[in-house]
Amino acid sequence: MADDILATLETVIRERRTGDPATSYVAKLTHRGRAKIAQKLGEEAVEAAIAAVQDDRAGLTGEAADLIFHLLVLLADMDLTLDDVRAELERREGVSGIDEKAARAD
Ligand SMILES: N=c1c2ncn([C@@H]3O[C@H](COP(=O)(O)OP(=O)(O)OP(=O)(O)O)[C@@H](O)[C@H]3O)c2ncn1[C@@H]1O[C@H](COP(=O)(O)O)[C@@H](O)[C@H]1O
Repeated sequence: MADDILATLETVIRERRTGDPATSYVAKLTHRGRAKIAQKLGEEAVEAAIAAVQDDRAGLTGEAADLIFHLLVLLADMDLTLDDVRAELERREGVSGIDEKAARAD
């Protein structure tokens, strides 16, 4: 179920990117440029963090949706897809974050 809405949203975002900024938020944000999309993503991340610190479960749910939506808009702007992200997560599967950090050169 969750996977379906993400795939659907990704398709809709790709379709709307070149739409009318007067009627589409995706088109409007895309038109404002990558730096603006990235700024929005950062703002939504901070709002999600604040909701969590405030123990606001409903708030975090809404902010998480905003965060994921804006991440998808940014990925589309970079011509990246959820499949690219899935591939990276699959590459990491089973590798402990503790072990990965210890193996880093820096
Ligand atoms: N999931 C979302 C979604 N989540 C959040 N938002 C919008 O993200 C915006 C964030 O609000 P803000 O006040 O932070 O942004 P802002 O008004 O640009 O503020 P400034 O940065 O200009 O100050 C709001 O307008 C929300 O409605 C979304 N807009 C669209 N979608 C999905 O994207 C689809 C396509 O949307 P359109 O491109 O608008 O047709 C929709 O059918 C939805 O499924």
